[in-house]
Amino acid sequence: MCTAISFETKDHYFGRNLDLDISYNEMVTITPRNFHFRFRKAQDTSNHYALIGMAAVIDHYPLYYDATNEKGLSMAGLNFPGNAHFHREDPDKDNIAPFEFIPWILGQCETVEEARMLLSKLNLADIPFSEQLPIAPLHWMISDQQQSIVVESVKEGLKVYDNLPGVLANNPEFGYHLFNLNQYLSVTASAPENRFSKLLDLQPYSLGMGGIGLPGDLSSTSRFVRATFAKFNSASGSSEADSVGQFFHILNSVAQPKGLNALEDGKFEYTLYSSCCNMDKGIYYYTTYDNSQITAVDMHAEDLDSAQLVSYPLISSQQFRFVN
Ligand SMILES: C[C@H](CCC(=O)NCCS(=O)(=O)O)[C@H]1CC[C@H]2[C@@H]3CC[C@@H]4C[C@H](O)CC[C@]4(C)[C@H]3C[C@H](O)[C@]12C
Repeated sequence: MCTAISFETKDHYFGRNLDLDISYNEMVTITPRNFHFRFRKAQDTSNHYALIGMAAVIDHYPLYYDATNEKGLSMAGLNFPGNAHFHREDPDKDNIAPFEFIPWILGQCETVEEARMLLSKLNLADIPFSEQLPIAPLHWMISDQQQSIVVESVKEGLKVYDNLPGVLANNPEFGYHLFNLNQYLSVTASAPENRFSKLLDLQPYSLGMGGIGLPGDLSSTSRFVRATFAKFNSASGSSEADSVGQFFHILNSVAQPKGLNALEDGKFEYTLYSSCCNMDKGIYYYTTYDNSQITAVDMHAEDLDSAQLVSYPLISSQQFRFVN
């Protein structure tokens, strides 16, 4: 499972938890403007916006899980098994493979509005990266500094949803998650009032009771509700340290500790990494399951006019700060 959010203080932030039991050796990867992007069914390009994000680089191709471009436009792919459906090539559309979708949008668009224009003539085609890497059943959140949308390619075609919460989790289809928020109408960050009965003397006996009813489990629908509640009630300072810190606290409220989400064959799904990208500054912050210290990579510290990918392996062992 995964959860993605957008977040605003003085600057704008975009990031996600990646929950999985295996890693593909992903690294923080910067794609500079002149890197040659080959598209299977569309025009190649060596002149596009620069990208920073998490990617598995295979055969010199950055397979992005999530990324932000130099204008701040950001995208994340999250699992959508059973519902994701990619279509046969359509001669009247731009045919883009699911693994090309992030470079295709972020390479060309500055805003969500520009992305919507490309989406109106897009067909996500059922083209795998390779035999070893079949199509991943994903859906995507796309955000700029003003708004978010969700893109789901399903049997009926490509669906684009406005995403007012600025949150995405996994199954089922996005419309369900939006409607499901109505269920939690009465949940509050403040102390609850006695609306049960005036005839009974009922009082809160502890702080935090306004949140009773929020789902505490790790299912996709519950994580969506919890992340939305955390994001909308969150009180953050506006400095970079406050904002990035708060962003990770929100993601932590839906993170998965090892062991609590069991798969068959004795494996567990857990939060491999959490990311938070400052969309305005192009700085990608992350923590990993085994390293809670925040590591940062700044895209503007690289030569963005080059043609070579730059990848930083994840620092994934705990950095203890001894004081004696
Ligand atoms: C598994 C992850 C989603 C995590 C998630 O949502 N877990 C919820 C589980 S549950 O739904 O709750 O049960 C997704 C997110 C992005 C994906 C990569 C995208 C590039 C590339 C595309 C190729 O085609 C296949 C290999 C490839 C490296 C992909 C591997 C894998 O698919 C990645 C990591």
